[in-house]
Order: sequence, then C-alpha cells, then structure tokens
Amino acid sequence: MASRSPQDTAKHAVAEKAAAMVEDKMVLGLGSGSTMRLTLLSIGRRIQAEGLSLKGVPTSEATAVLAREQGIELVELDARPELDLAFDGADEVVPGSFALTKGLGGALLREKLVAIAASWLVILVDDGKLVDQLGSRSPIPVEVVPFAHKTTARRLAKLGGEPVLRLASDGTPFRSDGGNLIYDLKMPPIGAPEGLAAAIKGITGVVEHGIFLGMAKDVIVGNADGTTRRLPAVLSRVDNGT
Ligand SMILES: O=C(CO)[C@H](O)[C@H](O)COP(=O)(O)O
Repeated sequence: MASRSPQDTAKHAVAEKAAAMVEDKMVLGLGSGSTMRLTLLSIGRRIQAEGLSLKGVPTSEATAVLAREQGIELVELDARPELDLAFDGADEVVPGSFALTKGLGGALLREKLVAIAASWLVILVDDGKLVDQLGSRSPIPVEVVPFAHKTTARRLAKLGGEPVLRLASDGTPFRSDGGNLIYDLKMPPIGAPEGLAAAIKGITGVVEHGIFLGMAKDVIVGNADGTTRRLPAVLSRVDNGT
C-alpha cells in the first residue's frame, strides 16, 4: 500500500473520529469534499459491521452517490428540517470563534442550508486549515446567478478584493450543482468577517458566500501523526445567516 502523506493521515484520523460519533437511527447532514469522502467511507464500515440504520441529507451530487453506496438512506431536507448531527470539511477555521471559509469544492449553498438545519455541526479539518483570520489561505467563494455575473463581480470588487471567475478543468466556467457560477474573492486577511459577510450578501445577484459564522459547534482537527484534537468550544455566537 502506498504510504500516506501527512495531510492524508490527518484526514483519515479525523474521519474515523467523526464516524465514531454517529449513533443508530440518526439523521445526518453530509458535507462535501475529500475529508467528507473519507468520513462517509468510515461511516459505511460501521454500517457494515454494526448494522446501523442511518438517514442523511447530502450537500452535493458526489456526496449523494457515495452516501447511497455506503447504505445511508437519502432524505430531503424539506422532509427532515432538523438534523441530529452534520459533518463537513472547511477551507479555513479560526480557532475560538469557529468562523469558517467553505466552498472551494463548490457546494457552499447546500452546505450552508444543511449547516443551519443541524442541531450539531461538526467541522473536520487537518491542522493546515487553522488560520488567525479568514482570507489568510483561501479566497472567499461567492456563488452568483449567471445572469449579468460580470456586473455582480464588479460590485464584489468594490468590497476591496479581486473576484476571479472559477473555471472547471476543461477551462469553461465552473457550475455549482444549482447551475450557478462561483467567483473566488481574493481578500487580504479579514478582521471583521460579519461586516464582509453582510456586504457580500447584500449584492443583488449573489446567491450565497462561503463565510460561515456561528454555525460550527465542534471542530475536530487531524494531526499529521494520526492523532486528533478538539478545539475548545465557542462561547459566544454571531449571526448564523438564517
Ligand atoms: O467547502 C467545501 C466544499 O464546498 C469543503 O468542505 C472544503 O472545500 C474542504 O474540502 P476538503 O475536505 O477536500 O479539504
């Protein structure tokens, strides 16, 4: 077997830890990305070994396919508006506030809808994702409607960053599962994410952005040596965007 990179080791460790939190008959929110993929595989192993009966709301088509393969029954969020537990990855996490950047995988809209519906949102990251301020290692993904998207991008630029239209691997504009476009807003490190989040959301043509505030209840960090640690719980919350 090929040896794992330190980052892969961390992701596997955090996936195992997350899967251990699942209890029989739970309805789960299922995020997207490579860490979630490993988490779904770990949950699948528990389903096989223990016969757990689980339902889940997927946040992307890719997650839907894998979750079904693992034996998780898919349900509509409208049918189960409260989820027992949700797992997701993130692109940046600020320890303490649990402010997050998400959406480099392009699933931020459904991810936010699921995050808001979850009684307990657990974020799963390797420790390279921890930052002092959002915007330090990742742009802020912003999902916009295709109509007049260049005009929307010009308005985004007025917030002080550089919006870059995301392209798919074939060079055409990337489309989200909802058929929208994504601009990656390159910003200097963001001192006050609440203000920026509200300003982005206030631009007509913006569907959603990847700043997640006050949503994560738990952050599990995977380390390169295969251990995991939980970040100390958040004491105060800010607007969760509902
Ligand atoms: O927000 C996301 C997708 O929209 C992912 O959760 C985020 O990009 C982390 O992905 P990975 O686990 O592959 O690093």
